[in-house]
Amino acid sequence: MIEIVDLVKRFGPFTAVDGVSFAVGRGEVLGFLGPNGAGKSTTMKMAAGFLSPTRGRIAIAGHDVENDAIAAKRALGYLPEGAPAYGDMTPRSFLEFLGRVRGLERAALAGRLAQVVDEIQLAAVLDQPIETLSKGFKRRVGLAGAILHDPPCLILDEPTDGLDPNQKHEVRNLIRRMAPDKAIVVSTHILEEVEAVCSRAVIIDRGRVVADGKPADLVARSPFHNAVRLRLIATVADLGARLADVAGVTRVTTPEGGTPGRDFLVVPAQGASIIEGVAARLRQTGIAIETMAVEHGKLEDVFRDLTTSDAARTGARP
Ligand SMILES: Nc1ncnc2c1ncn2[C@@H]1O[C@H](COP(=O)(O)OP(=O)(O)OP(=O)(O)O)[C@@H](O)[C@H]1O
Repeated sequence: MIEIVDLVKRFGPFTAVDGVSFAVGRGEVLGFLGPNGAGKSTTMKMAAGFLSPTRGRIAIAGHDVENDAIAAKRALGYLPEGAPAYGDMTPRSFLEFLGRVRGLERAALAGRLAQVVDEIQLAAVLDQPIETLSKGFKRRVGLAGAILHDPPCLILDEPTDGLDPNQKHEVRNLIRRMAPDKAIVVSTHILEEVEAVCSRAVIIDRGRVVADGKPADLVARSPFHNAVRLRLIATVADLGARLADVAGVTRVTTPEGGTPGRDFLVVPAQGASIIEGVAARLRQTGIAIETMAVEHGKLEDVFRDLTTSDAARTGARP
């Protein structure tokens, strides 16, 4: 439903998007991730037809964004960064305006407006000028505008930015509810959000795709996937040496915030399952365990491994 093929965007000598390709089908929620300046918003602007690509092709519900722009825009709901709106309008007049521009009939528009206002909980501010709304409500007005015409494809640039935890939860639920019938791309910096709502994640860095997979498969690439977290009853000074030759163990460290000698993180090679070997060795050597658990790893570890830090990125790209 959303197809992006070899997309490139250059601003003068600077390449912001450098050969990005991915496709999103109905029922998929794709988390689009990357550090600041990686090229996420630029990619989304091109997909929404707001910016012309230097090279590449984008199709929305089968319609080419460049050559069949109106049909492509009809099939797309787009929430841009910051969700610009006309500040002196109220959410009601702004959404009615968008509905008319979208060509919704009066009765259909009234029906959709009521539905969206209820889904996004806008009733309390419906007749208040947008410029007087809190950041979270402004964002929600933008989101309401993106879904008003019930498009099959959605591109949402940081939809939960500026929302409080309750509102974030509501918007994630809304995305989950809409997901079965739509193809959705969501850019976010909140990695837990990806695990909570996305069926797939694409990570870009310096304009290039560096990972594309299910969140659980990406998490499995964490160096801490299948690591064993231990808390011992009494201090053991040389646990590292005692576990060094257990199959699959590469190193033994003190986890962040742990007590040296009592809290340990036993790290495996390439996600190997080491829990049984570690447990057996502890039993053999008579070391008493208070707690023991297998770590899954975090998307954050994988993200940091695959993407470039700000410092490394300051040099200009060709
Ligand atoms: N109109 C423009 N002219 C020149 N450079 C631009 C323009 N728009 C974006 N860029 C540059 O392209 C790069 C990618 O920007 P983009 O906004 O797509 O990143 P992003 O991944 O969305 O970042 P963030 O997470 O901070 O929103 C940045 O270095 C940005 O400065």
